Amino acid sequence: MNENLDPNTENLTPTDKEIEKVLRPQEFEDFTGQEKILENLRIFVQAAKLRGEALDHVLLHGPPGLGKTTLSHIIANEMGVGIKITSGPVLDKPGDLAGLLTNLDAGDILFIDEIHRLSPLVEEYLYSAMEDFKIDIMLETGPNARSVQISLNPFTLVGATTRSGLLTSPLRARFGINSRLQYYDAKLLTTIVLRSSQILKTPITDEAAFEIARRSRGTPRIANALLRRTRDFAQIKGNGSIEPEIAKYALNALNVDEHGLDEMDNRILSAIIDKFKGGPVGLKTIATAVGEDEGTIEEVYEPFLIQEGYLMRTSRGREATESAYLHLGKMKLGSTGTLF
Ligand SMILES: Nc1ncnc2c1ncn2[C@@H]1O[C@H](COP(=O)(O)OP(=O)(O)OP(=O)(O)O)[C@@H](O)[C@H]1O
Ligand SMILES: [Mg+2]
Repeated sequence: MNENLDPNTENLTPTDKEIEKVLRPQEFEDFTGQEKILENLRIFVQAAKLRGEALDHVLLHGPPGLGKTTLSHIIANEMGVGIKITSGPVLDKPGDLAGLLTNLDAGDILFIDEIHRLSPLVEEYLYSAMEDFKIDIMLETGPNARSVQISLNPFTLVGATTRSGLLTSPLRARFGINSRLQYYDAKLLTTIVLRSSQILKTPITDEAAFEIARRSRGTPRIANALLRRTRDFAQIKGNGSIEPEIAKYALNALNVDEHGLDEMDNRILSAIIDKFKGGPVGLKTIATAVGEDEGTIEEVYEPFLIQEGYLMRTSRGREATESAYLHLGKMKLGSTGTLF
C-alpha cells in the first residue's frame, strides 16, 4: 500500500506503526469478533487466575492482520502478568531461548511470533521447558563442559503463526489451547472501523465505515489502514469528516477493489483463468505463474478466496469459480471453445 499519499502531513502525523499500537485493543472487552475463541479464553484465564496458576500454552494461528499479536497482549493484560516478545527466526540457538526463559517471572507470557520458523534444535529445547518447566544448560566449555538441569518459573508460551501447516506435531501437541482466527465479516469490521475512528477523533458515518469495512479483505489491519488513508483524503479533499462519497473516492484512488481483493488475489485468479483455462491447476504451478511462495498462497491468499467463493479446492487442484470470472469481467469458454 502506498504510504506516502500525502507527503505534506508526513512529518505531522505519527507513523502508521505507532497508530497501529494506539488502535490495538487492550482488553477482551475491546476485542471485536472471534467470539468462540474469546469465550473460551475468558474462561481459561479466569480459571487459571482462580487457581493461581500459569495459563496453559496457547497457539494462535491464522492469516496476517487478524489479531494474533493483539490477543497475546490482551491475554497478558487480563492475566495481569508480564510478557516477553520474540520470534522464531530471531531465536538462533538454544542459549538465546534459555536466556529468555530463565528471566520469566511466575505466570509470565513468552510470546513467540512466527513460531513455525524455529530451528529444530531450539524447538526441541522448548519441549521440556513447556512440559516440565525445566531446561538443561551447559556449564563451561571444552573438556569440563557439563549440563545441569534447572527449574523455570511456570510460564505460558503463546505461539503465533500464519503457517500452522508447517508446525511439527510434537510442538503442536504441547499447546493446551489451540485457536484458529477467522476472517471478519463486514459487520464486525464496521464496528472496528467505528471504534478506530473514535480513537483517531475522525468523524465518520456508519455508511462510510461499512464501505471501508467491506473492502478490507476480512482483515482488521487492512480496515485500519484504509481508514487512515481515507482520513487523509477527507482532510485534504473534504471537511475532515468521512462521508460515503469521500470513502468511495478514496478507496478507488487507492486501487482497492470493490470486493476488497488485493493485487495478489486478483493475480492468482487471473493466472488460473488466463493461463490454465480456469483450472483445475496445482498449487505449485499457480505459485510459479504469479511468482509467490506456494505456502503463502495456501495459507494467506487461498483461504480468503475460497471463503468468498472465488476459488474451489478440488482433488485435482484449484479451480476458478463463476464468481471469479464475473469479478474479473472475463468470459468462460466451454470445452468446445464456446461460451457457456
Ligand atoms: N478483533 C479486533 N478488534 C479490533 N482491532 C483489531 C482486532 N484484531 C486486530 N485488530 C487491529 O489490527 C491490527 C493488526 O492486528 P495484529 O497485529 O494483532 O495481527 P496479527 O494476527 O498478529 O498479524 P501478523 O500475522 O501479521 O503478525 C492491530 O493493530 C489491531 O489494531
Ligand atoms: Mg502479529
